[in-house]
Amino acid sequence: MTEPLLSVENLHTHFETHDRTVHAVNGVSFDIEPGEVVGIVGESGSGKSVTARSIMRLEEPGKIVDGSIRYRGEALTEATDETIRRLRGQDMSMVFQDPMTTLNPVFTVSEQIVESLKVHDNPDHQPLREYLRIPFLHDRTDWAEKRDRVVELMSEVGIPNPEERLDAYPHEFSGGMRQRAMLAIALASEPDLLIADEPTTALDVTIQAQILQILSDLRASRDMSVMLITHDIGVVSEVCDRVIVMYGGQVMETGTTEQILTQPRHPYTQALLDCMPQQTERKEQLATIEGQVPNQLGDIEGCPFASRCAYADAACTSASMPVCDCGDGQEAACCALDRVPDPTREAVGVEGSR
Ligand SMILES: Nc1ncnc2c1ncn2[C@@H]1O[C@H](COP(=O)(O)OP(=O)(O)OP(=O)(O)O)[C@@H](O)[C@H]1O
Ligand code: NI
Repeated sequence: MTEPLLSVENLHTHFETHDRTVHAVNGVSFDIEPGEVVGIVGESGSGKSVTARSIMRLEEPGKIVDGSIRYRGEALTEATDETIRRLRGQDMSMVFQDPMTTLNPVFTVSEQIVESLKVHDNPDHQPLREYLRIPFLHDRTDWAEKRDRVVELMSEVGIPNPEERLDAYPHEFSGGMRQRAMLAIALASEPDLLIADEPTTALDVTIQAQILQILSDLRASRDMSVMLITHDIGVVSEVCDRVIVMYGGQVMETGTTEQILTQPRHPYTQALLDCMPQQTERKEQLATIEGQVPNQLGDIEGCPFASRCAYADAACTSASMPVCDCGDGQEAACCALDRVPDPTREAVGVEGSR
């Protein structure tokens, strides 16, 4: 077997507030293989973004208190600032839900792409803390040489007539175009891993579909791995090979996209799927899972979903959850699987009864 591109093991990331500790990520483990598109799904607050930020080593003000993150075998948890700079400049890129938090309004989009190209060529060009605000110099020295690359990147992400937009500022771009611009900036560093945190959530459905299409085209043309964070399990079905379902800072279930969508084993995954818009009649109110997301203060005893789970009993709130092998690589962290309906077995039952 080849080495995974990214390997996260037993990751714990905490936030200290004035009087308490928030266990935002609470023992998360998963791998991403080269060229694989992995979806991370879960409700708001389940720890998806903090996991992603921890991988990029942007967890501050949070702290990674336990576990390891390895990129091509290199430990990121102990990495020096210099190593992290190099990785961000040349190996991993991240795009966020709101491009305006990353795009700098006082520089043209093309200047910001050029900055990213420069950081790629020389990672030390960029101070660590500047990662989220890419350009910091108004410097056109390399412009002529980089111009063609910029135009190429802009067209790769579907920005029409890039030559005519070289002088455009972020505010002159529509929401969808800004998200494409963000992607172009992220791709300028030629990452092997692109982390996209809700990249389409703020966009309307048509634009969302276009961006997802671009992501899947890129993955094929660049042979890049993508970690796609979304609370929308429908988005996952469009582009992901594999899905990681998170809840309460923990991984509830992992499997191929098909396994997760057609034979979910964890009660939480089943509940999430029941809330998918496609499953409800039009105009009917969207179903939501009953109960509240746990507050993640202090160590959670047992399964974080137990208080909302229809199958939970006393064991679920006391022991730590076993990770059960459901076959063909699918895994669910649940101690009540024998009580939870198995969609596969039911399907067989239906066939057999005919
Ligand atoms: N800066 C912070 N200070 C304190 N707590 C934080 C901070 N950032 C995140 N958290 C907490 O960490 C937990 C996980 O948050 P995270 O942003 O990872 O969730 P998420 O799954 O990405 O949700 P969403 O879908 O809303 O983006 C939440 O309980 C959140 O309140
Ligand atoms: Ni998030």
